[in-house]
Amino acid sequence: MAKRVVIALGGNAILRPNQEATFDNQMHNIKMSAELIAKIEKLDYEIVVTHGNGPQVGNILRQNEEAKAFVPQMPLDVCSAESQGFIGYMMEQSLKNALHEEELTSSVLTLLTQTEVSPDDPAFDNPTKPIGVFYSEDEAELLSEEKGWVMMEDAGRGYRRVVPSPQPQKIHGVESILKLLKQNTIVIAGGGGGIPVVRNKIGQISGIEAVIDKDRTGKKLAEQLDADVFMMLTDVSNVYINYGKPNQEKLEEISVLKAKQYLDEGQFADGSMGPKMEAAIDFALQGKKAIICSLDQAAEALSGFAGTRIVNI
Ligand SMILES: Nc1ncnc2c1ncn2[C@@H]1O[C@H](COP(=O)(O)OP(=O)(O)O)[C@@H](O)[C@H]1O
Ligand SMILES: NC(=O)OP(=O)(O)O
Repeated sequence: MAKRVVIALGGNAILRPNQEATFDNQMHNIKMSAELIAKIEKLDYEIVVTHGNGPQVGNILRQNEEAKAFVPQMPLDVCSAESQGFIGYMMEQSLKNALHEEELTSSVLTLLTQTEVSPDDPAFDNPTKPIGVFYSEDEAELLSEEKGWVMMEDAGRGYRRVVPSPQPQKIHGVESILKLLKQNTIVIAGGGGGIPVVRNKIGQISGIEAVIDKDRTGKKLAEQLDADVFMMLTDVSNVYINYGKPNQEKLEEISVLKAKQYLDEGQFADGSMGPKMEAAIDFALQGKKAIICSLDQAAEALSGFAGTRIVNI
């Protein structure tokens, strides 16, 4: 029986640092990512792909705000849906072309996905999710004064606007995804962490303004789909201890216990590798395999020859 993998694509798969978010740049990167995912399809896995949307949803929100004198402004959950739609469109098209090139017969389908969060999540009072483009410290101060944006320094790369990022509690559409997987379809779902929604006391759902972390959603999706493997594809080949120091050490296959020990020691930076390792540990604790590796080594890592693999041994 084919194994099932949920793949969370890191920012680089869509837009590289310092690149402008033009259609051409994003399409070019997505095409290259699709070719690498097609390699995984050759390994006979059922594949679900999720992806980030930080730069894109920030830009859509900004477009809305700048044009509000002419066109009604949409809330952040609608911007999230828009980003999921356009990235999904580019990814589905690119994947279809890559599969065709490889003479593979699988279909590809994008599901506009809603993710339930709690309205009481403390994240609503503490925005931490960076979106949109980078600014200098001076620009950030000005934007914060003029527009009331909450700005934060993002991993030494500059300042970005931040919005609330609640924990995903339940991802919608999982039964349909399972059916599609059984019909030889690669499913793109939960893009941008999914459109954030809350459920009220009488069971009705409605959108809420936030951006959910795609690695957290990826892990939740992998759990709900009972996937064998959860993979986070990023811009480093491996997770390291003492990262960036002369004594940095590459992690290959490690136990959950060891990973937890390193996490507690603060080896993995908040806002980048930290949340990825937390998601990996949570998933591996259920007796499954979590992998963190670079996009170009994804197929090798799945076969056990590359990346950092976290297992419950
Ligand atoms: N211990 C570590 N090992 C490897 N990378 C780390 C570590 N701590 C922080 N990082 C950083 O994490 C980054 C990946 O996280 P992030 O930028 O959030 O990924 P993505 O956008 O691909 O989801 C790497 O580029 C690296 O600079
Ligand atoms: N939604 C999300 O996690 O996007 P990024 O990965 O682009 O930050």
